[in-house]
Amino acid sequence: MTHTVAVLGTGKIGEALLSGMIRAGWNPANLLVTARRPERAEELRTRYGVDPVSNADAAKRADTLILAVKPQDMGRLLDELSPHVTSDRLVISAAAGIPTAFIEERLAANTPVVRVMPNTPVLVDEGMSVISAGSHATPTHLAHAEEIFGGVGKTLRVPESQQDAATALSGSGPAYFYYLVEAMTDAGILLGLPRAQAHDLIVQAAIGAAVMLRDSGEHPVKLREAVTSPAGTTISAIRELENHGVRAALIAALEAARDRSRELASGNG
Ligand SMILES: NC(=O)C1=CN([C@@H]2O[C@H](COP(=O)(O)OP(=O)(O)OC[C@H]3O[C@@H](n4cnc5c(N)ncnc54)[C@H](O)[C@@H]3O)[C@@H](O)[C@H]2O)C=CC1
Ligand SMILES: O=C(O)[C@@H]1CCC=N1
Repeated sequence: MTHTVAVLGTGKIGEALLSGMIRAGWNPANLLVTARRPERAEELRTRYGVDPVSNADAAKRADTLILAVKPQDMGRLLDELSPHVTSDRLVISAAAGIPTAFIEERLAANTPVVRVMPNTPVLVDEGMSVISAGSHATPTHLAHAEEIFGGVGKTLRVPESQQDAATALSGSGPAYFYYLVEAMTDAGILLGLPRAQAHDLIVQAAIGAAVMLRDSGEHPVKLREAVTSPAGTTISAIRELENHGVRAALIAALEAARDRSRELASGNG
């Protein structure tokens, strides 16, 4: 069956997903987008060859609606959509924190809802999208969501109770790595390297480490031990990381992200 998919709210993650779907082979004729500003709608038409429509028309024309507005805008969007969304539609929400029940209770009875937490590396087909079924979503609906998000990276099904944790880990995760790269580039400057070189060295170290983590099958501790020579340089750095409580800071940071996701659950956090 050929699906028509609408992305409602094409900001950073909505556009990243849209571009990925087109790369994955979706025909732009089967994709619709909605945007708040007309200039933005035209930009998306020019860039991707997709039809910008109103939220109401998206609900009428598409069988699959991907809601990619901020959690705080979700209530208003659902009020706008509810007269037009029939229960033969699949509604996929990418919003942090918003439970499927929040969406179900604002739409027609029995509307299937799937909650997905993607991340921005969908832009380079290395996304991680964590998927949960709402109370009316069937295995077929989950498989359809996996087909969409699997085209731009990996997918994982989890119970909805784990979505706030997944948001803290993989949804926000890329930001932590960018932050580390930024900080380590600053360290390179302190050590006297030109900024561009410092950036390149640390980015390649990150890519090498990421590929080894993914492909070697080794535990991260083993990989770190292989770098850490007796009385060498790495252990001096690790001692400083431990002295500064970096491990505890990361645990606290992800706990804060999980807590914020929970706070957003009301949709007006
Ligand atoms: N940025 C990220 O890495 C990720 C974001 N998300 C989730 O995706 C959602 C969007 O986040 P971002 O893309 O970062 O925010 P954003 O602010 O870049 O995008 C939201 C877009 O929705 C539009 N919008 C708001 N109300 C609308 C309406 N009624 N009709 C049509 N368009 C409307 C806004 O104009 C904006 O372009 C959030 O719920 C967030 O939790 C999920 C995973 C990762
Ligand atoms: O920061 C946020 O709220 C969104 C959700 C996960 C990544 N970005």
